[in-house]
Amino acid sequence: MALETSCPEKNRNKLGSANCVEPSQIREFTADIKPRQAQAVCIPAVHLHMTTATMQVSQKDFEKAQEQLKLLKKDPGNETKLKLYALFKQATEGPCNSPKPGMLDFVKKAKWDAWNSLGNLSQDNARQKYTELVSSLLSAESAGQTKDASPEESRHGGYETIIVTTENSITKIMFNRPERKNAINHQMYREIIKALHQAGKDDSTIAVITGNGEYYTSGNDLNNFANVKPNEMEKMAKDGAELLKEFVSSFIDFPKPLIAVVNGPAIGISVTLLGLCDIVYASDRATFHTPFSQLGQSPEGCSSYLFPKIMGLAKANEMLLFNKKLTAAQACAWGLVAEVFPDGTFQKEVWERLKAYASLPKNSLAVSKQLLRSMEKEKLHAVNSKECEVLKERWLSDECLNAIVSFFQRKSKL
Ligand SMILES: CCC/C=C/C(=O)SCCNC(=O)CCNC(=O)[C@H](O)C(C)(C)COP(=O)([O-])OP(=O)([O-])OC[C@H]1O[C@@H](n2cnc3c(N)ncnc32)[C@H](O)[C@@H]1OP(=O)([O-])[O-]
Repeated sequence: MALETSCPEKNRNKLGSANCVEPSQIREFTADIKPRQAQAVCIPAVHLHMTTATMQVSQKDFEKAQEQLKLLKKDPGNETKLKLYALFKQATEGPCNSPKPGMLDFVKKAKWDAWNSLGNLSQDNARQKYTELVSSLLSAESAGQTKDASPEESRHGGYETIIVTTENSITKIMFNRPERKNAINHQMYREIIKALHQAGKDDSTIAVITGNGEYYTSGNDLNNFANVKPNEMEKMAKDGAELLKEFVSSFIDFPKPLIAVVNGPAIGISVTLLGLCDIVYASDRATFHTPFSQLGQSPEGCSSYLFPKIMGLAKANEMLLFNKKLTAAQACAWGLVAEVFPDGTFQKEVWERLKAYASLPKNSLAVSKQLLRSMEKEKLHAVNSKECEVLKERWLSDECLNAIVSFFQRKSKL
């Protein structure tokens, strides 16, 4: 049963109300939709051969991944454990057919929900995703351990979705949901607000924001819109707008130099926030995409004001109205990025440079940064408020809800 995005009336009937998207409804619609990889019907023979080979490797890797998982030293958190559970069940038993546990059996229900949310994902695909997830957890942990070995670095506790460390007078805030392409869920928004607040007061000279793994971040986690009951849509929009306003404000008010180290593709709010960073460095693998109209939404992060100033109105319009995705080289030519580095040497070159910057006099850097920001601060807060007001309305629109349903149906991906 496919939901046609071009027909709001039809959607209204199927969803009960056009202004609500419940996960159960999304699952109902996605139940007979094939996983993304299986959607291409016209695959040349050579690719089919390669796909089969990949799947054989996946089966072997799947068994190895189960063993490797036991080597994890740190608890990956409940969200990841549920994901692992669901993928394992899907890989070994196929789609969830067991009866839904009662509302009060919270643990069983959470597990059932996670498994059931995979719909008809094939067992091969589930094995593949399970293997990739274990591998990303192990590499994140080993990256953490390498860092732990550095006597000068201290890791800040109390965060689950980001990693916050301080070393060489640099506080690094790293998006850390690599298995979700670092999508920003509500918890991550709150943790970043807290981390920026603390970094503004700690002993570091500069702060850096970056991503763990292949992506910088894929932007707002679309699941932020999914677990909402029909009568809670307005509250979701109101709370979401308030959280977003506070989140963006914490960038506007950040008192020290804030540098974005864009390690890979950046989408949505992670791109618009770059205008509020003091320098942006990018790997040549990075891309910059603000697909707001494609998602039925509107610009945030003060981009409606800052992007035209940074790149000129015509180019800002191409990005913010017409979803133009920029390469790192284009983003640099358009003034959003200060410098692009080859991916192979990106981390080494950037961190060497940042280490040198962080050895400059701390107070001088802070007052200069605040001076530069003070000229615009009031205006930026006003723009932020206005953008959040507009988004609050957008989140209740059919255009936005249809785009989100479409993503969960696996019909659309950027
Ligand atoms: C708040 C203010 C307004 C906000 C503005 C914005 O930021 S607008 C911008 C909003 N952003 C978007 O619209 C981006 C939507 N995302 C995409 O279009 C694609 O995921 C991709 C192109 C980023 C990567 O494609 P790929 O084929 O390389 O990888 P993959 O797709 O297999 O991803 C692995 C897993 O991560 C999941 N996941 C990833 N990102 C998100 C997300 N943002 N949300 C939820 N989930 C997300 C994905 O579903 C999958 O889960 P599964 O199936 O394993 O359960």
